Amino acid sequence: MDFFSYQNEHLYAEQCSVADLANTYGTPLYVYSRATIERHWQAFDKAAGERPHLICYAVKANSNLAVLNLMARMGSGFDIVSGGELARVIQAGGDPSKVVFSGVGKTEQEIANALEHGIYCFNVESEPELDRISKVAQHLGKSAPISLRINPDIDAGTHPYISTGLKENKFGIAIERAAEAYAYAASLPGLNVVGLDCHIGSQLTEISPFVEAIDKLLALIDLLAEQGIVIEHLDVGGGLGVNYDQETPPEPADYARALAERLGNRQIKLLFEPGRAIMANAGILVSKVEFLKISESKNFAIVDAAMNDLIRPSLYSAWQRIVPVIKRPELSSRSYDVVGPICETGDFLGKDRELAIQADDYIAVRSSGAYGFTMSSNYNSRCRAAEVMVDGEQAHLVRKREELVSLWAGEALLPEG
Ligand SMILES: Cc1ncc(COP(=O)(O)O)c(C=O)c1O
Ligand SMILES: N[C@@H](CCCC[NH3+])C(=O)O
Repeated sequence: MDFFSYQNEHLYAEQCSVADLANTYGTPLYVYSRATIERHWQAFDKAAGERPHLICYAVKANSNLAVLNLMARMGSGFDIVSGGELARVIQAGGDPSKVVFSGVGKTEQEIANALEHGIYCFNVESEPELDRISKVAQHLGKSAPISLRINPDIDAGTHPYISTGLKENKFGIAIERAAEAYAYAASLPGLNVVGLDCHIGSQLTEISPFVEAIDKLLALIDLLAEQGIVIEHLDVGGGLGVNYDQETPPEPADYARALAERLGNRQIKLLFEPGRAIMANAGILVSKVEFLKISESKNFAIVDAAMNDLIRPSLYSAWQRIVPVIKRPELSSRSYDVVGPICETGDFLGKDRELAIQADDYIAVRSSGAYGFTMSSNYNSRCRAAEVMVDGEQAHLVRKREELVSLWAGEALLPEG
């Protein structure tokens, strides 16, 4: 459930007219709904129930400071994958002691910084990374809490680029080698083994791959207990899908219930790392129609947002709903490829979309709150979009539109001659 809806043919974000927002702040414009973000986060928190748990919002989905700050106010933890994300969390008022640090390539500096800030846990993805964390922790005279990210070899049934739990993926440690890797971790100085982690992919629309994974991980936890290694928390990662088109992903409550059934009365703390499930449908990307290019073979709606603003359609052939910001019943609809101005054939936001629009109208790409702005770039020297967060009748600019000078900030000319 989200708080974007039509009132008298006008699209609203909560009580704000999206056309008014576009007129005020310009386009392309990301618009987020505070009420939707809070509702989705709380759905997870509630779903986890009485069992000790921590929701570690996956910062990569949307790392705007205002978004992170809302999470922090609700008591959220955070899943980070870089020193930059940790800095953002801290800048936004997040609590480092509720941070888990994932990712396959943590640098010594990132590890040291995370240790100095006293993060909750490192999700370690390989033996060489164990060596590195051990070395840095000893150097700092600290003990690093660690989980191993175990790859359970499960087909999450999702797009190959966003599936992470198969043997051939770069992530985690193969489950067959898990016991050995844990024994190694336990033998290293400066490490404190506390957890078990997995993340099998993103945009999962079925419960069964999660359940399959948890069954394998619980068997591993029992095996580790026999070796004297006690696992205090199980981090089940993110990955819960959302409705972009016809998908009917499980609700957080159904997902959590399925996990709880498998866990029975085990006393283990659960960590969740949702990103998309909280943010995707809490945001839209608003764009203006520049030109309609009509021909016998194909119609194009050329809009002012492009693959640099929202890369998911180009990168994954992802389908996101495109709707008019003001419906025009007086116009007849046509089928359009909705494309941006970038010089790439792959620069499209949607193909074969039936729309009743004319030049200068606004359109909105729905479900753009996750992996939208965070994956945007300056390709074709385009300034990145502004971001607005609505809260009831109020709108707050939470990121100014990028200015031209920032496009070459940090660049330098060669000396003359
Ligand atoms: C380790 C890790 N945790 C959490 C997430 C968040 O995933 P999602 O947005 O699918 O919930 C990701 C991204 O897929 C990830 O790589
Ligand atoms: N960025 C991807 C998902 C990958 C998640 C990162 N582990 C998307 O837009 O769907």
